[in-house]
Amino acid sequence: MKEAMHFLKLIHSFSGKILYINLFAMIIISLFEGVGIYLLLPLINVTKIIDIKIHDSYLNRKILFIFDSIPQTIALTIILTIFVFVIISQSFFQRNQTILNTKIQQGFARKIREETHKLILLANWGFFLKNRKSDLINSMIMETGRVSGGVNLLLNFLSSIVFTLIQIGIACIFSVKMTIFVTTFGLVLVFFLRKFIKQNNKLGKDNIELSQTYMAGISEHINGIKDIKSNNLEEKHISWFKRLNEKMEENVIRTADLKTRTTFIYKVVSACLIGIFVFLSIKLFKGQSASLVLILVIFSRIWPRITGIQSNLEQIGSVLPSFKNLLNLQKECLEYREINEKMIHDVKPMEINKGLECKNVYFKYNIVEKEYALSNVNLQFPVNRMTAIVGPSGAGKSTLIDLLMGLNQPGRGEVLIDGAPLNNEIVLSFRNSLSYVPQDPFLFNTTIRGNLLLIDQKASEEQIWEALRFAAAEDFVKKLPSGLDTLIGDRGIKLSGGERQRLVLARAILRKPSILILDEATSALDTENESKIQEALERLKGTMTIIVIAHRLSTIRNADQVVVLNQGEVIQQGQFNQLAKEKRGMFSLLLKKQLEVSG
Ligand SMILES: Nc1ncnc2c1ncn2[C@@H]1O[C@H](COP(=O)(O)OP(=O)(O)OP(=O)(O)O)[C@@H](O)[C@H]1O
Repeated sequence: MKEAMHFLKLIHSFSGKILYINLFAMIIISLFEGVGIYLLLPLINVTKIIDIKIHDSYLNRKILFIFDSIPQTIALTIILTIFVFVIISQSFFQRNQTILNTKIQQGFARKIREETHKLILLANWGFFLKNRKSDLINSMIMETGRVSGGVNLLLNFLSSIVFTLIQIGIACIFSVKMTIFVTTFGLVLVFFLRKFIKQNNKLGKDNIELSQTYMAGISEHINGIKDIKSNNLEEKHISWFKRLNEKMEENVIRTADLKTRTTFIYKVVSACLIGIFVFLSIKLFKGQSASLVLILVIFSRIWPRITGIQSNLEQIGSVLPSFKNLLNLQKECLEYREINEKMIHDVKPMEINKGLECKNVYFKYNIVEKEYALSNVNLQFPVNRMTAIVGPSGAGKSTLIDLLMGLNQPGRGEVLIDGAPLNNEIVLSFRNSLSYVPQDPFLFNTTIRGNLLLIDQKASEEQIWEALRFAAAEDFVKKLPSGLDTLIGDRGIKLSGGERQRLVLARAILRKPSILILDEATSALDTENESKIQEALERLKGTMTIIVIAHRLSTIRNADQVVVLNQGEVIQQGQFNQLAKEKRGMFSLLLKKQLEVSG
């Protein structure tokens, strides 16, 4: 209930006065509809198909007697003209109200999508470590879709309430007793069938879980298709997918079962009630034709409305979990917020004069865990010097880089830029002054030029080729049939791993950063291209701060300092040759192993 109110409040705050115009239109439509249907009574009366004698009724005294004093043809013309006018007006309002409804629904859907998307992008790295990517995609696609459908349901629900109230009011003019009777039965039924709303709510929650699992499964299967194929895992994944689909199908059938069950109950009750009323009115109250017509008219008007309210409530019940899911996601994004919207505009790169420093840095991914991913790290990264970070797998090299980029914050200790703490206020301009090339380079599904210009829209043709030359990518780009305008496919799939790495490197250089961070950035390159990049880095030395994570130790021979990490701790630090001489140190061990492997 709380969520339903929140949902309504949000729609209200978003749509403002359009919501009231919408409600007003609903009232008018309902009035026209009521008048249109009840015009049948004077019509029947005038044509004398049935002799309607509504004794003592307000309507008879006020309206029907008017037609008694007018000749039949004129009365008929007047009634039919009113009838046509009413139907045309109702259709006119109905059309405009439907457009208004769509505007409210689409506007709200757009707002909730944009808001959630923005909050996700402004969240910090911890948020992305905590949440599955596929769950976020599911929320952005499936849940926003359901919520947008929910807006429609809520508007329908409001309109059902308004329509019902007006229909009840009009029906009261004919017979208060009969109207109270029908309405009371309807409300009693809504009360007893409220458990179905809860069941729908539960089905809605199951639906979210199933759709999250579906989204996660699909993205894993598509992303891991190479592994699946090369390891003969098709059968396993196909049967997993089949089981999941069976569950989803079951859920949809259960929803339909629930929905039709309530409709069935309403129909049964309505048939029984009509039977009982007609019987009582004929046998006990010696009812006349007018009572029978009234029973049928009032029933046909009010009962579907009450059924509509119940059905709306059930459907809203199944949509509310999606709304809650989005609200929780937005709340979580706010808890993990890194930057606000104002900060992302016109970010100027920061000038770094002395360098970066890690001071007594401790970090762990999970607070409840005992083990630290990094502990007591004290390091200096002097400006315009090259620092290489090495160590066995899992030593904490990437974790250290994430901390240096301000993606994660140390649990204890500080990361300092020119002696000042790296906090949210400076993090954007700091990141604007660095370029990062990750292990698995990401490229957008556009042209090579498009991917490069993403970093610097204003880069000239000459600057682009210079960056490509630096990254040893000039030759292969020139050989492509469309050169810079070649489309490289989803995540750059049409390129080899090494080509992708070289393009991302070129993109990083195009920014002319003051800090260049390479995380295994040359791991997919052959020796020839790697040595070209080595030479280029050599040329860059002294002009920017370079931090390199490298497994191939031959590539860091010329680094100004080498940092050796093991199990999250700095165990050695110094120049390449100096560390290589420390025979018992981890560095010479790593060197020895690599020499053995390369034979
Ligand atoms: N998102 C995460 N959640 C929990 N633990 C993590 C996460 N990422 C890394 N770790 C853990 O932190 C430790 C350091 O990982 P990190 O990725 O920094 O190592 P690395 O030295 O870069 O390894 P590699 O050379 O294999 O890339 C490892 O024990 C790893 O299991």
